[in-house]
Amino acid sequence: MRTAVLIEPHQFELQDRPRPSPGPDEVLVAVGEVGICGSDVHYYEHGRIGDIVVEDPLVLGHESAGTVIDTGENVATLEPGDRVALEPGVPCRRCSHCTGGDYHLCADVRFMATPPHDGSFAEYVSWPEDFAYKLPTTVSTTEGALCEPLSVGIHACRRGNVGTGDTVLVTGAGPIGLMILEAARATGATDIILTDVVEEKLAFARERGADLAVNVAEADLEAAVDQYTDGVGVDVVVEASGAASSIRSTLDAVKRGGTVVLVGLANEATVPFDVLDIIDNELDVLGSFRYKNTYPAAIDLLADGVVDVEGIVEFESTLADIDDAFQRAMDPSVVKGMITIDR
Ligand SMILES: NC(=O)C1=CN([C@@H]2O[C@H](COP(=O)(O)OP(=O)(O)OC[C@H]3O[C@@H](n4cnc5c(N)ncnc54)[C@H](O)[C@@H]3O)[C@@H](O)[C@H]2O)C=CC1
Ligand SMILES: CC(=O)[C@H](N)C(=O)O
Repeated sequence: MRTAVLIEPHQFELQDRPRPSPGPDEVLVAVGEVGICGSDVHYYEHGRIGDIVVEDPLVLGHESAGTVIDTGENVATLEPGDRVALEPGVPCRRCSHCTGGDYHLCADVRFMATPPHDGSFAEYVSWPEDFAYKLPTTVSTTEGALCEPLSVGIHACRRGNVGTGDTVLVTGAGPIGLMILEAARATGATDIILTDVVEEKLAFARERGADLAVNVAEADLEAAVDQYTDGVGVDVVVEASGAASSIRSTLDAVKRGGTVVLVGLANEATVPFDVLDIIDNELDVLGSFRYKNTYPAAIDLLADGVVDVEGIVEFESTLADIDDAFQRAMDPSVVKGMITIDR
């Protein structure tokens, strides 16, 4: 099968690899669509994300969906022809986190496209049945692939307990920020403010329904939030840029007793945070790591037309043109590119 392998930064090689066979509990999936995630682009550009280094050739891609073409002997819920979204992190199922329900925190998770585990920029992937979710006919394969970033948004909103009528600030209008916007709206938030430093991203966020979009390279966030909320502050801030200045600014925008959810991964290991602010204002400051049990909700939201994920896709490319696609994805004004796995 054709497989796009990152052999060194800025260089993919299209290799012919043996097609996998499904294990007893697995389905063999003909991959259809794979989203290019910011983490794929980071590995492509730098060969590492923080301490996680690409030591050996790696197959990138973890936002994927396709069609089942074969099933292992124990598979009962899926059959050839079913279209499925693939949840990319498969945990050990045995540790205390897994048995306690927090499987996303399993230390032995096998997460696609995270060294040393290969991802899905390939014609076929064999994947556990219970991490492959059947798509209804009304949900496209592209939407199935984008259940992954949507899941990050759903989990962040669940972490922040975003509620009906809430005012939510999302810092960073990349794909993750935009998916948080979708999830927050679906959860009942009525006022959603987005920030960014790239004007095209803000214009896009406005088109997609942000009630206010603030360019924090030019305007003062605290003043903008004060004006919007009559000096009260927002109920929940979800930080989705990873920029240190943005992480710090979350405390200036949240109301007393409010919640800050940190999703964006900072380049710096430490970011100064005013702990007195957190104590005096009784803030909940929470981390949000990937997601758990979100795929069924993501698929239902898509089937019911409550969220739009396809609208963030700005270009589609193919395995053969994957280098060009990644060059394009590096443009800071581009939100999301998809790779169609053509055969
Ligand atoms: N915690 C988790 O489970 C996950 C975390 N992430 C992280 O979430 C973050 C967002 O992911 P993507 O949307 O894919 O990244 P992205 O890089 O495409 O988007 C980040 C956006 O933040 C904007 N930005 C930069 N500086 C800013 C500032 N000072 N204030 C406001 N916006 C600013 C950028 O212009 C860009 O539009 C990244 O740090 C990523 O690593 C992504 C997936 C899962
Ligand atoms: C940080 C990422 O973008 C990636 N989706 C991951 O969860 O590791």
